Amino acid sequence: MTTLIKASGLGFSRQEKQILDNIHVTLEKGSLVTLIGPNGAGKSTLVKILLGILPPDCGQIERLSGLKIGYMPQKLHIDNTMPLTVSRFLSLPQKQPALRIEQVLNMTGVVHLANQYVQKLSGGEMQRVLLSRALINEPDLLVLDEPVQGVDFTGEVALYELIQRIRDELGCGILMVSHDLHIVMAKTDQVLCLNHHLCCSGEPETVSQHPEFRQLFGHHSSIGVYTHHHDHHHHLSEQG
Ligand SMILES: Nc1ncnc2c1ncn2[C@@H]1O[C@H](COP(=O)(O)OP(=O)(O)OP(=O)(O)O)[C@@H](O)[C@H]1O
Repeated sequence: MTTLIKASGLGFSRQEKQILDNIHVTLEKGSLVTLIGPNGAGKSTLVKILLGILPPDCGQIERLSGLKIGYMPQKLHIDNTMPLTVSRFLSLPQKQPALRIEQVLNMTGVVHLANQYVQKLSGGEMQRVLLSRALINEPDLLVLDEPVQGVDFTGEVALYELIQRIRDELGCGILMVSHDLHIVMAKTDQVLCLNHHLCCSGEPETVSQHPEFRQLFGHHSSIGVYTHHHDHHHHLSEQG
């Protein structure tokens, strides 16, 4: 196993509020780690610290020398007044060879959108384009902050499957922030459950049994194997 990032004892506070307290995280090559936790738990803050965008108040971070990180942010503001094709978007801020652009768009299944304007993309298409952008420099570590935002349920499952496939094919490490507990538990190697401190971490099965996890996500405590239930009936007459 190659360790990509090893962080220990991370702390971060603002306005007398302890946002992160004594956090230990190790990210390995080839491993898919998902960070879960309630709103305001400090997930994005921790991601920014691991990325090196934000310095922690205390603690140590060791990164593999020459580590390349691909980051898919939670939100990206794109100016609506400037028409921008997907290909051009992937060449920002750094010009990329057309072949590389085609490769990443193929990998994420949206090569047919290369000449489409980013402003015209659906939520699901945009997330795949953002994922393509995070992949463009062949990262050793992919950091995805809520990658399935604005994607419908079927699209979510497909996107999580794609993320797993990318990990398998590229052998990179993946750190992902997600709120979709059912899917996360089925499709991740390791879960970090954060609520300012690390409540619990480990394999999904173990985390789902942990008392702190159950306290935070009690209504999801049967997580483990995903099963889909219809809670309503379709009436053919309503559709036609
Ligand atoms: N620079 C800052 N100054 C003051 N408060 C901050 C700062 N950065 C983050 N916070 C606060 O820290 C808490 C954690 O924020 P963060 O965005 O990391 O949470 P999160 O777990 O990613 O939340 P969500 O699930 O809602 O996206 C929030 O209450 C936020 O308001």
